[in-house]
Amino acid sequence: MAMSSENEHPVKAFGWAARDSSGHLSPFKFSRRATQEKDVTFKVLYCGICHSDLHNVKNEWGITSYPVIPGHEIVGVVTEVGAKVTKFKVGDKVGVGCMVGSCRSCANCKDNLENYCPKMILTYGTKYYDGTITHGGYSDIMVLDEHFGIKIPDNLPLDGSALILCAGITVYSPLKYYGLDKAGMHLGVVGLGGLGHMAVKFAKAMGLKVTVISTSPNKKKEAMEHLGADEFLVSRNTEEMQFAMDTMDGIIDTVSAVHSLLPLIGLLKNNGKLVMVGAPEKPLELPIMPLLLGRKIVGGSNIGGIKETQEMIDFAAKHNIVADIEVIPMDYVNTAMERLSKADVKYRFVIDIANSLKPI
Ligand SMILES: NC(=O)c1ccc[n+]([C@@H]2O[C@H](COP(=O)([O-])OP(=O)(O)OC[C@H]3O[C@@H](n4cnc5c(N)ncnc54)[C@H](O)[C@@H]3O)[C@@H](O)[C@H]2O)c1
Ligand SMILES: [Zn+2]
Ligand SMILES: [Zn+2]
Repeated sequence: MAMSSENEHPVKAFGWAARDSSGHLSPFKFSRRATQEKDVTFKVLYCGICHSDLHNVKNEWGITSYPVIPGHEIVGVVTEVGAKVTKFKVGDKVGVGCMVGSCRSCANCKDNLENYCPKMILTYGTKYYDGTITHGGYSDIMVLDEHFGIKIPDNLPLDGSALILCAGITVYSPLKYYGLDKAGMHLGVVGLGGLGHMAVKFAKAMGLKVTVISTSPNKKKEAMEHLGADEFLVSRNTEEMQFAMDTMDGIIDTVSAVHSLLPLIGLLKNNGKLVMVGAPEKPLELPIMPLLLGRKIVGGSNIGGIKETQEMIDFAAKHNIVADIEVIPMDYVNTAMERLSKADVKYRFVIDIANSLKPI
């Protein structure tokens, strides 16, 4: 029999995959490697639906190879550990974000920045050390090098902590790195989706003043009363935007589509920082003059390293940061993707894998 994802490894596995750029997901049989000495094998309990999954299944970044089983906001329970595993034991909860491997020897890796390793291996759609393609968390079981496992603190709900492993670290890491984590600073958050709502929660826990900048006026009440934002700007309301010019120390931009940066740069004080974490499929236009005149910078950030991800989830546990989610069964995933593309979710879909993924 020819090698295929169904028989390349000894352990039978089952998930949902997209086969082409329609992005439609359907049941898919494949296989996982046997537990190696530094591996933990775990049963997937919950998996969040990140907008990156949507970009991926529709090949919006032009890098997808099909079939693809998405999912990189994963929480599970360990069922088997390799002989040399020290971080986890059978029965422990384990989390996985966007990475399952890296070279472990370059300057980035040595600096706990596996997320910037040129050989980083993504949780799905990337060639693993053994030459096979990685498959994500919309599946029943996973096998993971323990280094890339995150310990889930006991007081965090399992369904509500899955997305913290991507959406949480993606906003926490730049707040720290760009020095936007000092109490009293004023932070703007653009795009109130999965990443954006986590940014509001982390920044509030750090003691910042937070203003949400959104295209949807109907998100205002909830953002202020429920998420704890201090102010809300409707980006299309030029009067409101004008009034808020030169007031922010930093902005975290989580928008998933092409949008204008000029009004955002205008909101920054001199020396302010606009940090891009959203990943639109096309380049944005960058107006230079307002950067020069205010010594402002535009930067980027990509998830976070394993050490920082653990620190972030421990911070979330300490400050009782819990995501707002809509838990769905596996067979709702295509509808969920459709709704996500219309920003119709508060604020993250999380698939209840263990209770709803039925093998065919
Ligand atoms: N840098 C990283 O490490 C990293 C990690 C995870 C996700 N991402 C990317 O971040 C982006 C956001 O991810 P998410 O899961 O929070 O998505 P999401 O869909 O939950 O949220 C995106 C938000 O952007 C808003 N938005 C969409 N188009 C807009 C427009 N034209 N103008 C203004 N607002 C608009 C939506 O209303 C929504 O609130 C995606 O592009 C995703 O791929 C990056
Ligand atoms: Zn993600
Ligand atoms: Zn490396």
